[in-house]
Amino acid sequence: MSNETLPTSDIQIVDFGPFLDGSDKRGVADKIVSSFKQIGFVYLMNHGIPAERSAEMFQWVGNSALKLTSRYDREDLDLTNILVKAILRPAHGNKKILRRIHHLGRTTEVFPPRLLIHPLYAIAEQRAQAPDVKESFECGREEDELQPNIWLPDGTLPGFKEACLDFFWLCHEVELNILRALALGLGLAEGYFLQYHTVPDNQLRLLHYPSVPIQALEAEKITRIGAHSDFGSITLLLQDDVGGLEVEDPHQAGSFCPAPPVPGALVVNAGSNDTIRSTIHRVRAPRQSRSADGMTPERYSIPYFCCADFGTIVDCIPGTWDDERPKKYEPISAQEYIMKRMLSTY
Ligand SMILES: O=C(O)CCC(=O)C(=O)O
Ligand SMILES: [Fe+2]
Repeated sequence: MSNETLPTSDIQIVDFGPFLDGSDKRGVADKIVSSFKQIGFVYLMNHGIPAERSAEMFQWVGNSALKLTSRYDREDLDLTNILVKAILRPAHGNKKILRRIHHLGRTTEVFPPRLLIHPLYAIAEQRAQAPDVKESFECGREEDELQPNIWLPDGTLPGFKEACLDFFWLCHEVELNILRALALGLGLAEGYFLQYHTVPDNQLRLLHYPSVPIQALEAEKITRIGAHSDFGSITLLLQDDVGGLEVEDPHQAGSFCPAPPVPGALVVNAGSNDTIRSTIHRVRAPRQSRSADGMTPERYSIPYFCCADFGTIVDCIPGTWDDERPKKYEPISAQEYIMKRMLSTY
């Protein structure tokens, strides 16, 4: 089905400025929580990431040294072919297995190659049927010993590591402000979530979706990123202007609405106990995608996954459950939860 026939989503566009300058904290917080309750996503304007900093990161993501390929033609989409290419050109060094387990460093996910690496990484059948055609470079905070960063060899892309780490910490600042707003909007003390986010066990992902035949995307032979929900407390996402992100319609499971690029906006999603929805989303062919050669343009996005401190026991947020709407999920440590989700997804 062409995306043009899909309704657009109800994701609200909220100006975060009045929260940051203190002129209308409560009003902004209420709007964010209302969009989260409705659809689990919100577009934030004036979020605190200067446009030139995002542009700089998009320049890095587009750097050819980070790419396996710019496009896959029809013939290339023979999965064995892709698989072989991915294995023949592992990103760098010999840390491939580590990289996949930790999901850090560069990963190329044109077909789940982890199937060959470790049976634990077998992914759900429906995802294998329409494999993701994407590749990503990921990093966390440099001091993280549990999941050490894996950088490109010295001399490759000078400045890249510093740019990633600077951006990582900038996003962390933005995260803390959004968590403050979220707490306020839920009727909690502004600092409520901060006590559980003292060490950013977060992940910055630079995502590249190579150009692929539109028809293969529409026929669901491949996808860009299959339907999933994120693992952490919130995700911040910068997307380029290509489009293709879709979120599940809260009123109709299995049906998706486009979340088109809004210039300057940061897309934020969250999740707890379904009151604040942890909405399933995916990336497909962009809206109104027509091109002379039948190929989608390449697409880039930069998600930043925010997690509670690994030692935190993740429980449903006060205010999202009561006697009539009991907790749907049992408390679990953040680390155990993330690892469980990674094992079942990656
Ligand atoms: O590329 C996008 O727009 C979404 C990426 C995403 O959902 C993810 O990496 O979890
Ligand atoms: Fe996601």
